[in-house]
Amino acid sequence: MRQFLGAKDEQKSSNALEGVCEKDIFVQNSKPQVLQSIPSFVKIVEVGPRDGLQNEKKLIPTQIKVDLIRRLSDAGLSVIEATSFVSPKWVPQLADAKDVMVNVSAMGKARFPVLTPNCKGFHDAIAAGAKEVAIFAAASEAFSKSNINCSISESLQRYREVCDEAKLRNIPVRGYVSCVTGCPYEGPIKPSRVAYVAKELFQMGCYEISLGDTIGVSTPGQLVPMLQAVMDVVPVQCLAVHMHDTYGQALSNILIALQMGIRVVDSSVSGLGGCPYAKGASGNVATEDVVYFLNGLGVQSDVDLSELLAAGQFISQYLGRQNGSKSALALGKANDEQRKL
Ligand SMILES: CC(C)(COP(=O)([O-])OP(=O)([O-])OC[C@H]1O[C@@H](n2cnc3c(N)ncnc32)[C@H](O)[C@@H]1OP(=O)([O-])[O-])[C@@H](O)C(=O)NCCC(=O)NCCSC(=O)C[C@@](C)(O)CC(=O)[O-]
Repeated sequence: MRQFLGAKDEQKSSNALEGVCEKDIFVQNSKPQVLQSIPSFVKIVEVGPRDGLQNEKKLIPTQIKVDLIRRLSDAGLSVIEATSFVSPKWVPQLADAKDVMVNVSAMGKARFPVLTPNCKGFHDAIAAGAKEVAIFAAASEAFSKSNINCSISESLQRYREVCDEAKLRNIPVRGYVSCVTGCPYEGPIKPSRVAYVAKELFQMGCYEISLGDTIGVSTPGQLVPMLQAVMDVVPVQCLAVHMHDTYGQALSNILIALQMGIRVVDSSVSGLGGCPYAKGASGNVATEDVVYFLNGLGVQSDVDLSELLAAGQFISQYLGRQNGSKSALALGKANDEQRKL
């Protein structure tokens, strides 16, 4: 069982999980054929401080956000979406974007991309020290209108302008496509619409396109045709998946995405999250669960699960709610039981 904790965590872990028969453990050296296409390394993009907190009604002090980002960076996460430079009228929780950015931009080794919906957001972000930004379009017209108050085509025009500004300054731009299989207003979304938006974002200069199951309705049955359509127009090495876990499907979707060649997974510490403009959206897949899952597959992520668990406990305790990661709950319980022995 220890290999589920990952190499770095192995020494730190208690013996709480011992007793599991060694022969039950998947041995990396004899990788079964069905797992052959799984990569040896997956990059996790931690979106907790942005996507995870943006929907919180009670304003969270900037210092808590900065502390959370520091803990996530200390846990080894190399990309941490720190905040959004969006209208504070639309997302009041992230009105302190400038202060967060000023505090984290020189922190550790991680990269701290921020969301920018237009050139105003882009310029504010750069002035505050952001070195990387993300733009966010949708495959659904109704969601685009609800989230950023414009049509898909208007949003693409805005984002072209952001990309042009970014190119002048050598700022990398990541692109999101939301509602890749389902929309809270329009229902199922055709793969061709996702492919169209993903290709546009890629052609305007995004180095990576993150495909968002914004309301967490996808199963592999919907995910596979969508990924196939997108992979026809954007190289697979430039794709990421961003799974919400409303129906408990996120890890199955991630497994399929990895088997199809995707190497980048977005997740949120403690499973925090949800878009304020996507009715019914629940939290993202929990980073703790993704790391446990990758460790079990023998896939490196360079994330220290013990430190990540501590970061998850920190923010869950602050918010006064149970950690949304099943692995965090199970490992915490196992450790408590071990301590009692
Ligand atoms: C795009 C807008 C601004 C259009 O909003 P609008 O009201 O159409 O904008 P506007 O251009 O008419 O300006 C209205 C006011 O906003 C200000 N404004 C304008 N731009 C900015 C800016 N960048 N930063 C700060 N202020 C700004 C502007 O200065 C003006 O201020 P006023 O004169 O009224 O005082 C608005 O709709 C918005 O901010 N939307 C963001 C919504 C959001 O952040 N949603 C969550 C993120 S997306 C998501 O979660 C999905 C994702 C990415 O995680 C993937 C997935 O799960 O699918």
